[in-house]
Amino acid sequence: MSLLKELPIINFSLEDLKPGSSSWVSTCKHVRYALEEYGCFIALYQQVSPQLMDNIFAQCRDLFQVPLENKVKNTSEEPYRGYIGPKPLMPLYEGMAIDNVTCPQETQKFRDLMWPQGKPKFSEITDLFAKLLADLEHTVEKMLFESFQIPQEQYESLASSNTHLLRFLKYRAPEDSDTIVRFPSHTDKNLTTIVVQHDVGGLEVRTKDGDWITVEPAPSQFLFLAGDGLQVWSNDRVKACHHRVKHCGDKTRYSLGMFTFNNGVFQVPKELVDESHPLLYNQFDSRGFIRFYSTEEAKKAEFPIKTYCGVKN
Ligand SMILES: O=C(O)CCC(=O)C(=O)O
Ligand SMILES: [Fe+2]
Repeated sequence: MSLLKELPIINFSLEDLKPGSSSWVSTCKHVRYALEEYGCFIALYQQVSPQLMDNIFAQCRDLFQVPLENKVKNTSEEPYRGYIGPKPLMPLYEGMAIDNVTCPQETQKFRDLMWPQGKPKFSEITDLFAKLLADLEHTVEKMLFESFQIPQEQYESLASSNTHLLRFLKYRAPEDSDTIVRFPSHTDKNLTTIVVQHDVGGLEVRTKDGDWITVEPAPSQFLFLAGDGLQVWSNDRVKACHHRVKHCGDKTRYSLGMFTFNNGVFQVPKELVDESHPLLYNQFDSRGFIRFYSTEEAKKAEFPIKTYCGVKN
């Protein structure tokens, strides 16, 4: 029987949430517990105001109205970082992404591609939203390092090769049935992700016992989840969270994903290896893994990260 039917909610809006304060120390423990037990948690984060949420989702709706010939200009040399249109496995899905979104030049470049005639407020709203979510991600990761007693310099070193990608997502309503899965179960291939829902829910996460928990959209709540990269970094202490999008009724659903990508090569910290946690992964090239993931070998593998860089016994 599962005891894990509700996701932990962790408050990141406390005024004294600064390194060294008592609320910082206790939040570090909650972050570690939640990630070890669930691979995810709900972050309560009032720094993103309801007004900002309405604004970013209004921009998101407008974005999907642009002609397809503009959408396809959203390209990238890296897999999964540009426009993705409906596919046989996800016929209702469409997504566009701004890579390196915390650089204002990138949001402006994206805006000019999508709206050559101009688009008031797009960059301003997106820059503010991206900055706030990147701050949340930094805080969570800093806390995770601290909770495992890993020196902060190591956090700074990992973070210096991280970038953030903001993906705008649209799921059309199905014509026939409302039970169709909009995004099948998967783990994210990057380090960590923050999923943002607004008025239409449908997001579900899988527990260790294989049960599914629905994540309802709620004001100031954001789902923080571990991707495959964090599983490798943590030597399997944190497992990448399986999630999917299901049951959103007969409405078009918009959501946002803030994906943290590591663009370097890292090793499991020595603090996370001991007799009861033998080293499970060799050095990990995060971009290499994402490229590997699109190969036939990876598609056949039960656990692509283990095939890619698992320590062979
Ligand atoms: O739309 C959502 O809520 C989730 C999207 C997702 O899981 C993804 O893009 O990897
Ligand atoms: Fe995902």
